[in-house]
Amino acid sequence: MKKNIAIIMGGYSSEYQISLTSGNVVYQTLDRNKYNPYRVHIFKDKWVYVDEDDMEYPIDKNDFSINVDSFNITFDCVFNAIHGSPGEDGFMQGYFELLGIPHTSCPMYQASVTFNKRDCLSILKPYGIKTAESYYLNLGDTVDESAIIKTVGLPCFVKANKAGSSFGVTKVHKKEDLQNAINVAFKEDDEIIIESFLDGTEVSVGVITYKGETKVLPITEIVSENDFFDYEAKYLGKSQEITPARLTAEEEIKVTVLAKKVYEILKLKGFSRSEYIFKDGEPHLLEINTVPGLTKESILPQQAQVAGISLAELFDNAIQEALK
Ligand SMILES: Nc1ncnc2c1ncn2[C@@H]1O[C@H](COP(=O)(O)OP(=O)(O)OP(=O)(O)O)[C@@H](O)[C@H]1O
Ligand SMILES: C[C@@H](N)C(=O)O
Ligand SMILES: [Mg+2]
Ligand SMILES: [Mg+2]
Repeated sequence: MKKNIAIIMGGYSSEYQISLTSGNVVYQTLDRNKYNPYRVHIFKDKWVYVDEDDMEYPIDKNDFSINVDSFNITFDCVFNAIHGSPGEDGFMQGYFELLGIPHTSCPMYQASVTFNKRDCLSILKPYGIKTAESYYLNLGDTVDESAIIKTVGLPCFVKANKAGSSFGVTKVHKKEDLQNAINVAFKEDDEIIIESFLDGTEVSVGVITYKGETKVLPITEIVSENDFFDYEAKYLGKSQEITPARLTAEEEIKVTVLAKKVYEILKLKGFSRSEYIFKDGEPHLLEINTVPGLTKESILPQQAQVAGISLAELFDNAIQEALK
């Protein structure tokens, strides 16, 4: 019997457009001999199945089913392609876990923790994992610019704590630009993390569960034409993504071992892409994405391809792991 797969995409954050692209790649790629894929849009004002003719059918939130031409359709598995809330921060995971519907991403707690940059880094620090110096702000806190600069120096990175695709991220070079960067970050989230500038080679490391084992994919080096790996560099071609990264053998081993350790400490499952910057020869962790971009240009699919894993195999494996 072919399995019914709901590919959830969209979401409530600024990343919804990227998610729709990722979700549609999954939709186009899944093997029709094995699966019946359904595109499901998750937006604040509607949860709907969208058919080939773009007709929309509401999702029954009681059991995540749909009714099409008087037939009730339920799903064997959910393929999660929502970047940001509610797909990457644990909400959808918790909902599907309560309903008993398998899904392709990591469990609820792991998603909540990893999507919160501050909490994720704090959990990992006692394991000896290196990070930037940081300063936290919540909406409504007094902004003490001198204290911030004393802690993190200049330039520094002002980032929304729970966001992605570089929305709400600014590199600040001058004290007078700090407040504006804080305002930009608060547009994405009510929490901010301000970090010291890690000046070095940036790499992105895909770690996935593949055929029952934790697998580190070939590492990607990020070379941005812009000041950092911002939205334009990511999605509008203003960067080079070099896989495998031009690392020394020692650097490659260090970051491979570290990325696998992070995946295992946090008990992650499914896809992940963690990011590191080398400083004084040591990889410093920036953040972890548990619903990484899945467009053809995205990093994780490129890494899989270099590892000899086609997109169809990558997605098929994710579903098979979820169904175990
Ligand atoms: N402390 C730092 N030092 C140097 N560069 C940084 C630092 N923090 C962030 N950056 C730069 O900003 C980019 C975006 O930051 P980050 O990865 O934390 O945000 P994101 O929005 O979660 O990204 P993603 O699209 O990967 O989800 C990084 O890829 C890196 O180029
Ligand atoms: C989609 C984006 N947050 C990524 O990590 O690829
Ligand atoms: Mg991210
Ligand atoms: Mg990132």
